[in-house]
Amino acid sequence: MSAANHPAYREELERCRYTLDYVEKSLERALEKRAKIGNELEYVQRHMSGDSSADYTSVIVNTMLHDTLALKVRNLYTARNKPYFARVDFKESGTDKTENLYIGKMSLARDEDQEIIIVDWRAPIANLYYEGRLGASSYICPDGTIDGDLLLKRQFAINNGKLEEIFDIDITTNDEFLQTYLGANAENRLKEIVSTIQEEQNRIVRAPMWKPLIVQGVAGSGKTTIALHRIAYLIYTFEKTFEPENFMIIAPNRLFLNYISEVLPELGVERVKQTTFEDFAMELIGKKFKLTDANDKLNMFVNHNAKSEQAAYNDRVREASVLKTSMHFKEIIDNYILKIEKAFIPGQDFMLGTKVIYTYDEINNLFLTQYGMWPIAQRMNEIKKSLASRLKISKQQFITQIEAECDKKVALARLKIPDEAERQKAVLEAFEKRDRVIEKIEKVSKTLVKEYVESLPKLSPYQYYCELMEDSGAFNELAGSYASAEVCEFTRQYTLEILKSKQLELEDLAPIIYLKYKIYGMDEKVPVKHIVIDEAQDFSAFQFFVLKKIVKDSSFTILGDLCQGIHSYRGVRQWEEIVEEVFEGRKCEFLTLEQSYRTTVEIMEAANAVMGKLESLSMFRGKPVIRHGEPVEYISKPSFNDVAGDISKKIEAYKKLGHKTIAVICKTMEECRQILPLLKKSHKDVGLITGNENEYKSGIVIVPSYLSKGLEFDVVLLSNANRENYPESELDTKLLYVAMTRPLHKLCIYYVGDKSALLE
Ligand SMILES: Nc1ncnc2c1ncn2[C@@H]1O[C@H](COP(=O)(O)OP(=O)(O)OP(=O)(O)O)[C@@H](O)[C@H]1O
Repeated sequence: MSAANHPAYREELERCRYTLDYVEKSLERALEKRAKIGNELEYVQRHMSGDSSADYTSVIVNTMLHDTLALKVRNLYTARNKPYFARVDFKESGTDKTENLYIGKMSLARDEDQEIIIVDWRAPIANLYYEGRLGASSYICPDGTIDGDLLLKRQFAINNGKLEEIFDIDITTNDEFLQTYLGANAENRLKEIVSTIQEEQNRIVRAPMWKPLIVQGVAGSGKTTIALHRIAYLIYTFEKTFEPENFMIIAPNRLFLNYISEVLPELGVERVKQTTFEDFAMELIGKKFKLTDANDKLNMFVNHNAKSEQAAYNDRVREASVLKTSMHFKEIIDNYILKIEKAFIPGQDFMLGTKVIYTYDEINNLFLTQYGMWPIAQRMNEIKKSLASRLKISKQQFITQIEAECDKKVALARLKIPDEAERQKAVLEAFEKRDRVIEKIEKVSKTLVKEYVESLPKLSPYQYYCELMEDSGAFNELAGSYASAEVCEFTRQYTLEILKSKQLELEDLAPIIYLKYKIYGMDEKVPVKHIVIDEAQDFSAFQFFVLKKIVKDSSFTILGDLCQGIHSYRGVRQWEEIVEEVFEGRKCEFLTLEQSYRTTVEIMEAANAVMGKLESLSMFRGKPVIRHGEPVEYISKPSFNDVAGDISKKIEAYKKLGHKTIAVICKTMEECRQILPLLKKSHKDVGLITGNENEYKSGIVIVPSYLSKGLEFDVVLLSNANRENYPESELDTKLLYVAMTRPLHKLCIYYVGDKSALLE
């Protein structure tokens, strides 16, 4: 309700003014302090003497302070506009005092007495706002459970420091407040939602960090948004133990990363690593590769006009992808490594001159058995140490023996050679020979271990992968138990072709990372401790597995929607697979998000009807938040040109109605390129999303269905959902579902000829 009409308006207005006043004062102080530290920093940097460690420490400390203050200043600027969004009144059991807590995006305490003016939304007590019910309620804090009475739950809309609306919530619902947020038009980017996080979402945000968390959430249920809020929550909760750099989110592509890039800064969080699997994989492998476009493959699979020869080839490519992404491929690599290990140690003894220091059998035994549980590189290190230590002993024995022989010769000369000059010459010769031999031994033994190690095979995971694909006999033997001979040979040749063109495909990254893990073990340099994976339905079990193996002590939050698994030939089909194969049956938390917040009831129901056609996934139906809109429009046109013409007119009309983001979703890139010039005639500002751009620009865009995943728009105009374009296949159903769940307000579906049976 409008704030002025609320009975507590005066009281709340006073509180709002008081808080804003304090925010202003804190901002002034923080700005002053930041400027002072900035000046000091500049002074030290200008006068720093290269070898003064005191200067160096001062720069580090002041830089850290400066960064913290910069963040505080930014948060205070935000608080100036909207200092808090909710209030809860809580009376702890056994006390008389009722606490009035105002909850905002950051905490603020009075300097004089540390009295809390704003409670951070991530604080344990703030959970009362998200999950508490009026009456007896409790929250959990580090000291245990705190019971009490929740007397009031109130929400505020404060904009530009002006108290505009106040809503009191009696039970748990906060529909009115939520509705005002959901009714708004789409922004350019994803946004923070701290004031309206729902109970089912809150459970995900606050779930324990160390237990693997898997979230199945319907389209528009807030998976991406919640993933980012969870990171913000974990950073706050584990502030003393972890740095923001210890958290990482993996998203499907750079465009998507750009689309979500504002949420964490809006939540006052910085320095979290935001990357794609491809980029992170190359970082792990330590080499930049050119990758084939995974969407070309998808285009190939959805091309229903392919001639029979091409269709058969497409099937083979699909089978190769299935094999390469499965956990069977991990076993293939395991067995390949065993093969490498067996031939790893060269078949000669380790010798100093003619003396055997270590026999081949001994070294091989060390390598395969005694150190067998370690990665190859570590075993080599241990072997190096063993060789060096025995070499040292042997060398010493050798030298002692030579010295003894020399002493013997000298003693004999002294005893047996009467002529002094001759005797001296013999003694000298004996000494000289001794020194020469010792010098030679010293010299040879200095490089002996190094030379031995250099004679071992070089440890490049990429090279090993190439060798595996080059070796037809070995590959087919290793893969033969998991696929037919034809699939094995096709997979090998197909992969080899890609490798020869100096490229890799996404499916090659997990095996190469796994090879690296087997050779070098965990990557100690990666600082990441918690990995959040969004759009995880398109990840293969093998991809999850390698991340878990190579990133030391990592924990996971995995979010996805099986209904949107458009890369399911390589991705997850059942979340249970991940629990069993990746986390090896370890207890995982599995949570679902069933409510969809993005779209209207009408659009969600139409999309659900499409998904209902896939029996295996029909249980994951999105329940829309009650927000009604216009019915979905199905528009038949005689030709594609007529579709484009009508879309042009509609774009104009929707722009006039104030819609900011309008997407024309085509099934493929080919269709996008077909419609682009037709729309350009009347809309110069229309842009094409190709997936190669680093920056997400919305407005009016044409986008292929598979790239629209994760994004949202006010209006979606689906260009041609006819029978040929969307036959009743699993992949087409998912693509259509993805496209239909992108709009916030309005969906028009065009078709030329017969409407797809999926829409009947
Ligand atoms: N609790 C909430 N309050 C307000 N808006 C919300 C809430 N939860 C989600 N939304 C909004 O719903 C929309 C969908 O969110 P998001 O993109 O995170 O969902 P998703 O599950 O990742 O979707 P998809 O799987 O379809 O890509 C966004 O506009 C987001 O701001």
